[in-house]
Amino acid sequence: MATGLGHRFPGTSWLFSGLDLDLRPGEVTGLCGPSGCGKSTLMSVLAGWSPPVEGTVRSEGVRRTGWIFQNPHGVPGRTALDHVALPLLARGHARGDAQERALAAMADFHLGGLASRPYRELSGGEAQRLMLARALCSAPDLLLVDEPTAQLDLRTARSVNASLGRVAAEGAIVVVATHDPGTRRACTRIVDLEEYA
Ligand SMILES: Nc1ncnc2c1ncn2[C@@H]1O[C@H](COP(=O)(O)OP(=O)(O)OP(=O)(O)O)[C@@H](O)[C@H]1O
Repeated sequence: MATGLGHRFPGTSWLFSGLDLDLRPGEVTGLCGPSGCGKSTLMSVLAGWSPPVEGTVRSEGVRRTGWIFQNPHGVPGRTALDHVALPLLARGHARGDAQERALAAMADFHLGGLASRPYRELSGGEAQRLMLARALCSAPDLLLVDEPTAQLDLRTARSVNASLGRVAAEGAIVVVATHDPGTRRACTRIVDLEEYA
């Protein structure tokens, strides 16, 4: 999917260079390396948001890209269920069907009891899991996830890590930036950006 990638910002040294990535549907690729080494930057290059300074990203087969941020943002007054059902409604599902699918995805992430809660009342971990439930319903071809367990307790982190594989099993290419050994274990492969510095 990416060949000879290299990126730097004007006036700074290379963050990474000579990076080849063969990303496949069904796999979870973990991006590791110290803070500031360029994990988020690489994800933004893979998403097509920032053109790489060197190399090419081929995105055939990637029609829908999802991004889950480290501190997810939702619409404060809309319910948790609205957030998960919206992408289904946007894809043409009838309201009842969209809500049923959204509730099933939320139950998978232990969010079943929070369906009618406004987003502003969710904890950080609940919001993170809500975004993963939404990603599952959005059926992205490429899902980029930035440090999903950074603010979660161990039990919730385990369920989030397991769910990365579930999104991949639905046919997505999943790329996750992480410092968490638990998330590393959930990955099909690890790319250590320090090796490309
Ligand atoms: N638009 C920009 N202009 C200049 N420098 C930038 C820009 N965006 C990021 N950087 C710098 O590029 C480096 C890599 O940032 P990036 O966010 O990709 O690192 P990271 O590996 O994801 O870090 P962390 O683990 O802390 O999230 C950092 O030194 C950052 O300050």
